This record gives sequence, structure tokens and C-alpha cells, in this order.
Amino acid sequence: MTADAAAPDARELPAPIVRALAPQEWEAWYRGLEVAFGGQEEEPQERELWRGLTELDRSLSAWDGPAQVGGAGAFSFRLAVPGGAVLPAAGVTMVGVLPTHRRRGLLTALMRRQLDDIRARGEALAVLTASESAIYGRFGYGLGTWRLSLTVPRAKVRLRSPGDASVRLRLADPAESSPACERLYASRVALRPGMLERRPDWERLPLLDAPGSRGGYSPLQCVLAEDRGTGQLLGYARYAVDVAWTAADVPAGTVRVRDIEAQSPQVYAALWSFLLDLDLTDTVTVRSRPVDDPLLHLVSDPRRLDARISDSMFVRLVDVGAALRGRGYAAPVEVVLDVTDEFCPWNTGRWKLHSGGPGKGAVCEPTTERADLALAVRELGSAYLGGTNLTALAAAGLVTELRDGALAEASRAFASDVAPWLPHGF
Ligand SMILES: CC(=O)SCCNC(=O)CCNC(=O)[C@H](O)C(C)(C)COP(=O)(O)OP(=O)(O)OC[C@H]1O[C@@H](n2cnc3c(N)ncnc32)[C@H](O)[C@@H]1OP(=O)(O)O
Repeated sequence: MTADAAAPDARELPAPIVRALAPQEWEAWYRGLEVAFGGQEEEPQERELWRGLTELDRSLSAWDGPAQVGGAGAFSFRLAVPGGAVLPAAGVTMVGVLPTHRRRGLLTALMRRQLDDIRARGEALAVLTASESAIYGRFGYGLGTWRLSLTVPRAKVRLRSPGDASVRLRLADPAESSPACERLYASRVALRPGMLERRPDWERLPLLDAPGSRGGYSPLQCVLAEDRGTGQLLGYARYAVDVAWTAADVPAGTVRVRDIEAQSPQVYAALWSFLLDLDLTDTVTVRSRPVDDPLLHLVSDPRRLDARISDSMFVRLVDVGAALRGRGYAAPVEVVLDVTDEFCPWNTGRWKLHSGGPGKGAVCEPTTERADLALAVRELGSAYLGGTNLTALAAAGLVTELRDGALAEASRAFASDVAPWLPHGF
């Protein structure tokens, strides 16, 4: 994008031109994105990472004459869905329109082109995290995962189980330990809907640690949990510490946990035990955990966690039939869904979904049979990963039951035993 593009007179506006980005246009495109987000420049290390991760053939720019005035990108992700499958999904990202060119339909034009491209690639799903949660519903994205943030006054909570004596904790260099941590992360992706496989180079994201973005915190640190006998990696946590003191010289530092993965409840408890026991600190914070995080049950006094829930990942079914066939179902289901999709009309119509339940696969095809449930594609996106019940959406008037019993049947089948969760932004 070109940051100094002049504001057009609305009466003279030509139709926006949206096209794929050329490699030499990346700098201006990314600078325009920074301007769309308020103008702050990213740290060179961050910029370099995102430049490397940008998929140029999936990056779109919008033009006003010779000036780039808007853009949107997508990553070729693979997303865990209920039942343990991992499906291709477009990770929509880097969306911005210059302040001079807003509310004239540029985002709409970018979303049109992008969703058509995603469909042409054969990806049944698109996902994103939104700068503002009001933006993407109109394009058929529903809120599919939530995140839990915690602020723990460590002196006030203790763990009901301290972990396992067979676990040895060891401090390690985050970069050196990254390959082993990545193998452990990879082994956990299919276990929780919403998790993303890490494509090549994405292992750099959890290590991103630009000095200018630390905000007073230490460089990133890493603690490994290993089997005392074999040395096998069983879990890890990455975190930073801001050491602070009160006016009376009492230590009042904060531990900010970036990520934590563990193979078993005992290892998870051992890692939290470590994080809650760091000298010179009085608070441990974590910005994003699943809403069913075990820590809620592990601590002596859950109210002290100051647990807050926020929206996280929005999900769009780009191809309703393929998306519903691709996931597993927690219970047998046979329902006809009457789906409305104004932005991607190829999805509009009745779809018959049939599954024998866990491990049985699913069939989902267009049908002329009578509908059992009526809903918009946005609500299907909310329910897709199992994080929001169809019953809850019906209580909000967003799903209509047309056959007695169909709502409970579908709601049970769409549910997930573990809460879906997106492990990192993009
Ligand atoms: C996945 C991501 O990257 S999320 C990041 C999104 N980017 C940002 O937040 C950066 C700052 N904001 C922007 O760059 C722009 O305001 C954008 C991209 C959010 C919107 O771009 P615009 O070109 O102004 O959107 P466009 O004109 O196509 O608007 C389409 C509709 O969305 C609505 N809309 C646009 N932005 C917002 C918003 N922030 N909140 C609520 N509604 C919005 C418009 O009012 C319009 O509604 P209508 O169809 O009822 O008239």
C-alpha cells in the first residue's frame, strides 16, 4: 500500500482494482498495513519474519490508480477439527485499508476475491483472528474459538497436585530446544480442534523476541520437562520475566507465559508449579489458554486466577459440504440443514448430514428433503469446531429447529470433548 495516497472524491470513485501482489510491491504493501493499524513500525526482526511467511501468490492488493490502498493475505494452514482430522484452511491475515479509503467497499472487494480464490484452491475452510470482532460476520465468519487469559497472584494460589517426581526440569536456550519442542507440539495438534500444524518456518513464530517489543520483559526463556530416566522431552514452557520492585523494595515481578505444552497432567502441573514459584515475582500472566484449561481445576482457589474469556478465532465454511464431511461427530446424527449464505451463494440450500458418530465418517450432500434446522453459514462457523453449541445459538434466535429433536441431536453431534483453541495469532 502507498501510505501517502490522496483521499478520492467519493463521486469520482472507480471500481476498486484488486489483484495479486508482485514481489517488489511487498514493502509498500506491508507499510500500508502498518499505516492501517495506526502507523507504528514493526521491529526489523518481526518484519523479516512476516516477510518470509507471506505467501505472495495469496496476497492481494487494492489499487487507486498507481497507489496501493488496501490489502489482504492468506496462509496455507492445516487446522485440527473435531474427530482428529487436520484439514487445509486459509488463514486470513494482514487485512487493511488506508484511512483515506475506508467505507467505500474495498474490504468487501478484497473478501470477494479472496473467498473466490480460497474456493478455487479447494480449501473448505477459512479462519482468522479479527482486530475488531464486528468486522467479519457479514462475510460469513462465525466465532469458533474463545481464549482464556489469566492473571495469577502467585502467593494466593497453590496447586492441588505439585506434579511428578519423575519429571526433571531444565532451563534451555529457546532456539536450541526448538526442534524438540516442535516435535512435541506436532504430536498434540490433532488432539485439540483449532490447533494449527506448523508449516516450515512457522517454528520461528513462537521464538520471535524482538528486543524493542519486550516492553521491559527479559529475553524469552524456556524450561523443559524431561523424563528423569530417559531424558525424553515431556513438556515445555516459554516465558519472560519483568522484575519490578515496590516503593518499599518488595519484589513485584511478573512472569508472562508465552506458551506451554505438556504430554500428561503430571507434566503440566510440574511446569505450572515452576512458573508459579519463580523468586522475585508476584504475578504470572498468560494471554491465551483453552477455556477448559486444566489450571482452572488444578489451583486451590480458581477465583484468584482472574480468568477472562475473549473471542479468538473466526471460522468460515467456504465449502459447506466438504467442511462438514471433513470433521468427526461426537454422536450419531442425521439432519437436513437449511443453510443461508449471502456472500458465498454456492453454499445456500439444503444439506443432508449423516454420521454414525465417533470414528464413523460423515456424508454431507445437497438434498431436496425437508429441512430439520435452518441457520446462516456464520452460525455453522461458530459451531464447526465444537466450541459453541447449536443449542446456545438457537437460544439466541440464530438457529431454527424445524423438526422436534433435531436441535439436540445436531448439537450433541457437533460438540467437542475438548474446547477448541487457537494456539497463536497470525
Ligand atoms: C484478519 C485481519 O487481518 S483483521 C485486521 C483488520 N484491519 C484493521 O482493523 C485495520 C484498520 N481498519 C481497516 O483497515 C479498515 O477499516 C477495514 C479493513 C477494517 C475495513 O475496510 P473498509 O474498506 O472500510 O470496509 P468496507 O468499506 O468494505 O466495509 C464493508 C462493511 O463492513 C463495515 N465495517 C468495516 N469496518 C468495520 C469495523 N471496523 N467495524 C464494524 N464494521 C465495519 C462497513 O461499515 C461496511 O458495512 P455495510 O456493508 O453495512 O455498509
